[in-house]
Amino acid sequence: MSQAVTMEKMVAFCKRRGFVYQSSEIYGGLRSSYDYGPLGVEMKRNIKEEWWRSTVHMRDDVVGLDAAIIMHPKVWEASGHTATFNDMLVESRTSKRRYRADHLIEDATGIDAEGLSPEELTKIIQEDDRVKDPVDGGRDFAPVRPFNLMFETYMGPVKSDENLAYLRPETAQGIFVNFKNVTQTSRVKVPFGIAQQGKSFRNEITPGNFIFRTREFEQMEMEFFVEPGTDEEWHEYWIEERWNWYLNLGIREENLRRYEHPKEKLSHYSKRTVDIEYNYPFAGWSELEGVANRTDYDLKQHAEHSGENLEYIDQTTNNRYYPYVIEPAVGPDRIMLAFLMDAYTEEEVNGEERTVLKLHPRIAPTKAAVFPLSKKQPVSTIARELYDDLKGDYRLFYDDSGSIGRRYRRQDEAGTPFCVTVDFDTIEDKQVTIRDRDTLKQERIPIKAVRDRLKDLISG
Ligand SMILES: Nc1ncnc2c1ncn2[C@@H]1O[C@H](COP(=O)(O)OP(=O)(O)OP(=O)(O)O)[C@@H](O)[C@H]1O
Repeated sequence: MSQAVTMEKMVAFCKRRGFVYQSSEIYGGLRSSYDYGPLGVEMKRNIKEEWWRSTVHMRDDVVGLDAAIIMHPKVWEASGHTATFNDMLVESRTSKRRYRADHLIEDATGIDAEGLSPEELTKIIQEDDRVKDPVDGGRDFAPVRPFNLMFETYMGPVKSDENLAYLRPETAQGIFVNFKNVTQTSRVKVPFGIAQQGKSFRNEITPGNFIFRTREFEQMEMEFFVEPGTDEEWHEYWIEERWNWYLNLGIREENLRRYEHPKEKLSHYSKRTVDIEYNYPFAGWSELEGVANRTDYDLKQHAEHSGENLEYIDQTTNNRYYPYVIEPAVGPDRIMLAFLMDAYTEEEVNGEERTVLKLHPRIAPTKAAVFPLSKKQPVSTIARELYDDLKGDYRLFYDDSGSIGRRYRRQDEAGTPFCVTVDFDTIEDKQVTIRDRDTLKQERIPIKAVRDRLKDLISG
């Protein structure tokens, strides 16, 4: 079953089937950078599309935004990133390797070290001899120091401090700095949200676990602006919404849980944060998504640093206030890994082993495959016509090579939920067979009914 799939197996599978490749592989690969292949790019687009559809299109109270990756450096001063977006770095003097101090301690001792100060971390590392350099077992570490995770770059031809800029470490700030623009140019009224998807960059000290933690990744964030005093209720609402999103897309509930951040470890802007965690086989329970109550922190900070009044004016009561913000924030790369892990299944069917990705049809890279039983006419012509007719609706795959059994197995591995076969009887009865990936059941329906039937099946 999927629980048993190891990371090694998943990485090999993703490469073999064209989901994910190591970046720059022909040059030996770039650590922690990955490229999405033909199936992977379709799957990731589907994840982003599903999020956008449910978060923006299906709602009357959320609008979208696409802000630039490189923003004014003052944004990051105001948000607190320049001063506090740090991880705790420790260097082993023997191997010269660098580690995240909290992770090093947690892995060796089980002590929860997240959020501790450099001094506290240094003390534990020096005093607890269970903490060793994983590479050479050494215990000679330099003092722990904060390391800022923002990627630096320079705007224009001169590499000077004045031209220093950053690649955004989160998409959220692009939303906050556009709060006034959006309220003035669209007819939103509190409570409402602004959603954004796009690349973020963090110079993680120890990236790893495949696409779980990389230095360049995508985020999908939505800032939901509410009246102060209603924030706690809205927070609960969004935790519930996001939880159900995963369930509706087929994630097994036993692999999800909520994690309440302890008060003393909350980020500087947060009143309360609840993570939705997934039980990744390689790492155990880990953050999939965070749902934070960011209060009015960001808007007030930007108002102070920019000199702009960013208050919201309620047109009916003429009340002015800084809204509180509820933020569900997640990365599609991390979601994709959870979906893949959850869906990967090795099972026996009629005495034969098969590998199948039991992905929800909305997430599956290819929605359906069309197979002519024979390459000869008119079977192949009928199949081709059906394929051409449907391919504008969604990603479809045409396959006329190899035995039908082999073609099914290829699609099972790719997670394709439906296979439509045109056979010799089709010539007479104008009907085709649709085979279901999971139940293996086959139904015979008129060619004319295929479009509507697939539409029903895919929307699940
Ligand atoms: N380096 C990364 N690679 C891939 N996805 C990421 C990365 N960092 C964050 N994300 C995604 O963005 C979401 C929101 O970011 P957030 O700042 O809350 O993460 P975080 O708490 O720093 O994550 P972690 O504790 O795992 O580093 C995360 O829940 C995750 O899905």
